[in-house]
Amino acid sequence: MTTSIQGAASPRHQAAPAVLVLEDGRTFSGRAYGAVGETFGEAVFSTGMTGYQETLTDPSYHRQVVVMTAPHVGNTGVNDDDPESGRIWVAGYVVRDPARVSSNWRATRTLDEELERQGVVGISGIDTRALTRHLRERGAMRVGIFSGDAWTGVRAEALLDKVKAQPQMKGANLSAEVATKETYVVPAIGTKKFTVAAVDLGIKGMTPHRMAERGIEVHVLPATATAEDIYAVEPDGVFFSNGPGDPATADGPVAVMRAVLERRTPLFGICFGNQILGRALGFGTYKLKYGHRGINQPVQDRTTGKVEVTAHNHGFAVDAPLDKVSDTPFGRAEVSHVCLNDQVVEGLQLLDQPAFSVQYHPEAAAGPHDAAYLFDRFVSLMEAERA
Ligand SMILES: NC(=O)CC[C@H](N)C(=O)O
Repeated sequence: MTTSIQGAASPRHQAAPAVLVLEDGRTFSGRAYGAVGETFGEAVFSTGMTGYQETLTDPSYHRQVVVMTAPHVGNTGVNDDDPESGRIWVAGYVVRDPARVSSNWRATRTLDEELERQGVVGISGIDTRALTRHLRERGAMRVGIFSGDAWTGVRAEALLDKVKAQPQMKGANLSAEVATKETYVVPAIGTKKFTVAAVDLGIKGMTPHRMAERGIEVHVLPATATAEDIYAVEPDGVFFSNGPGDPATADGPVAVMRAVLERRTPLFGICFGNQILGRALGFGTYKLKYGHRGINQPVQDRTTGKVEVTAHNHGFAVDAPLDKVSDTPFGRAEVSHVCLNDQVVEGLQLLDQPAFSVQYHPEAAAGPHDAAYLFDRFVSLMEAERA
């Protein structure tokens, strides 16, 4: 008797040869995965064992080639419910052992097909553990993936030259490339209690949804929004989103955030938004060696002492003192959250006005929901302002 397997077999598991070339000259040979061709970006690794659709469609991954440390990827195929934006943003995708069959009641297609449909060049069948250890030791670096005509007959030195000709992530100003061009409104679910102006620097879809669930009507504004645009929606609170690129380049959003802080409007920032708050307060930002990406990062909320397991995707961090309250142009500020793996700043809080931010992802898409309380904290700030 034969057993039938639900789902579609990937047609491409015997795909063409492909090669991954790191800027320091190390190479890995594998097979084409997704689209055939060439692609470039910053090589980074994610330790998430689930949630690949959310990872692929997170705009913060723009211009990054994501290496999955989980060895087996694609098992649940692709559905239309889980994406965090309207397209895949990763510049390239690296997996060890793609699922040959996808099986899930929500799946409408395989991951391989979806990558190909969206023109995302990937590579499979390489030793992702060795690659991850290399990136951990040498740091995130530029990379190219080549398959098909992009590789056949091309000299290795020529491929390396192409990789080295690519722009670095340090100094990259990318928010405007991924953010909405037009303002749109995410309505409150149930009774509307508050209006929030959310500056889109690369926002994930789950973020306004988490606010809408709490009775917030969210006006999502382009990355280039001015303080006038923000106050035109008469917001009870202002939000600055996650986003790709180097926060050191985000002078525009930093100036806009300072205008919001001047007016003492309740303010919340996530990830890039945390880095912008850091800069608005006068702290610096710096590039981490290889960053935090995954859904299992331990963070301590120093205001309560509680430890939460959280979703991360950041390559830069705020340089603020952990052991003292800082005086800033907007009053006293402190580091509210810290990563327990490496003591990196994971949150900031003002003590004299209603403003705070975190470096990680309380919207949890994908990821554990331990940090959902932060959206409630934002609501409390707006309630207190109204009282
Ligand atoms: N997810 C994010 O907002 C990332 C912020 C910034 N681009 C970084 O890599 O640190």
